[in-house]
Amino acid sequence: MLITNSIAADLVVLAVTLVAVLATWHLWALYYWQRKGVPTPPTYPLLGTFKDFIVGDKSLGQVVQEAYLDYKKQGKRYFGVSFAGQPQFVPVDLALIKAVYVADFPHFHSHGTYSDAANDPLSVHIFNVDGPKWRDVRSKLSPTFTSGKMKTMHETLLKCSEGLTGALERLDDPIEIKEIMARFTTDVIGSCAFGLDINSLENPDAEFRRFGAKIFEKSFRNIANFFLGIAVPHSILSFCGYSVTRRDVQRFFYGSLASTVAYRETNAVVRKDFLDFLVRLKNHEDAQERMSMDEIAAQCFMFFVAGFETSATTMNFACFELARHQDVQDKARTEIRRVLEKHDGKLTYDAVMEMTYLDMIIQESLRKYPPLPINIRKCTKTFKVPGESLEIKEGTFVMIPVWGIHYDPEYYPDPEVFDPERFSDENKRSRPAFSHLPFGEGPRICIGMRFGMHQTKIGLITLLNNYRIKLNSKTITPLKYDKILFTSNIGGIWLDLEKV
Ligand code: HEM
Repeated sequence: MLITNSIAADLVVLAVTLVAVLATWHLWALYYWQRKGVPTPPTYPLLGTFKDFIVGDKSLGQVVQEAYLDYKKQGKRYFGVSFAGQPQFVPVDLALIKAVYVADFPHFHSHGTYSDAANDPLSVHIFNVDGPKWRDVRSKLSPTFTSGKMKTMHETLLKCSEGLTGALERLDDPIEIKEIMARFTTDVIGSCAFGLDINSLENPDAEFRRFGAKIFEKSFRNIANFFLGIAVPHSILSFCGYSVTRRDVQRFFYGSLASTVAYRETNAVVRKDFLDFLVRLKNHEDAQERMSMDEIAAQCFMFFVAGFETSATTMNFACFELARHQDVQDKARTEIRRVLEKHDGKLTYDAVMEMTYLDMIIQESLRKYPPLPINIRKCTKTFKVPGESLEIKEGTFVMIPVWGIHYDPEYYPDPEVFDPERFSDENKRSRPAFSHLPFGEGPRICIGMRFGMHQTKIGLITLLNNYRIKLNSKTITPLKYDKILFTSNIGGIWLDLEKV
């Protein structure tokens, strides 16, 4: 009895000590910036500086925007936040943003995200790797995304747009546009990266669409993934066998890819898509250039994850603005028809490239609604902030306040107003560099930017050339943003389509 009591007492002491250590560590990290004299928004235990995002009703983008505009007004070059239990440095001054993205890239080349080859091979992709490994993968993959490669994949995109046309004809008003466009981009990327005809536009229950939706659903698991990746040392996550990708998602995507690769290799199938290029890398005669099956599976998975939701989000908000601005919509349709006529009614790659007003509409939508409201980097080598005594220590996260910069009236007067003219050549030239960051910047800029823009354009052309879109009253306005990490609006955008 005496021994049992003594074990229980030891356990209580251990538990109290553990809680005390964790609490001390948490408070130390929480007030990190205050100790360094860096301006910091109101900070709360456990919630950090993101109370309104975590327990309030603001989106991540809105919270970052408010803090950014506040410190900008005060003439600050930067501020500090506490996010996911970690101190994060937030540059306001575009010169500092340039330093992080480009000039001092060797200090900030890491996304700081977690991957684990043993437990989760699909996580070891270009976005999650750093240093020489990242450089190697990036240089191997870059040729896949040239405009030449884009041109060869154009036909595949057009084929998927036929599916979109069919779906738009079949569906009754009102339609929830993001779901339709997510099915379109799932079909496009499923075809280009996995070599499969998914046809989720015809079959909304297609497994690819179901698993794709799981990756972005608002689940405890997905939110935990993001926070744990930042808050917990990666060695501990790896020791615990933690995998970012759910097992069923891993099995599904890896299995689909492995069977397509085997089929292509056995039957010497050549298709003009990403996968073709990756299969060549798998079988490259030069061992330095070669990629393993695990490596190519991880890249294809990343192309899918990074490519379908971001472009669907872009089309979702572009449609919202086009439905509210019929004059802009008319102008876009006039351009689409004029260019198509010039190209004998054919939507060629060059025809898409000629639609410059459409490009401006998309750039302005990406300004107002960047799919990623922040961009995260991790400092890998201590960095002295130019002109200040402050040092950003190795291991510190840096948060680029994309949503804040995009609503800065210094760069975008009346930032709430949707105005594609902001992206005319002349207006673009008049703005400083690094003031439009939907795709990030520098050597780690989105590798699929061209592809994302192209599929977004094809989706919008298919819609606008055939229909006038109008906002249905089912849409909650003013928009209410979801409290998730990516930009999304509650209740969706509902459109009525009128054949033109
Ligand atoms: C409108 C569509 C898209 C948006 C807004 C977008 C946005 C972004 C952003 C903000 C980053 C981080 C950049 C940085 O850290 O500086 C990124 C990275 C990346 N994106 Fe995209 N993206 C889009 C479409 C695509 C598509 C279609 C693909 C592939 C088919 C893709 C593949 C990637 C990859 C692989 C990376 C990681 C690059 C690296 O770490 O080197 N993205 N994207």
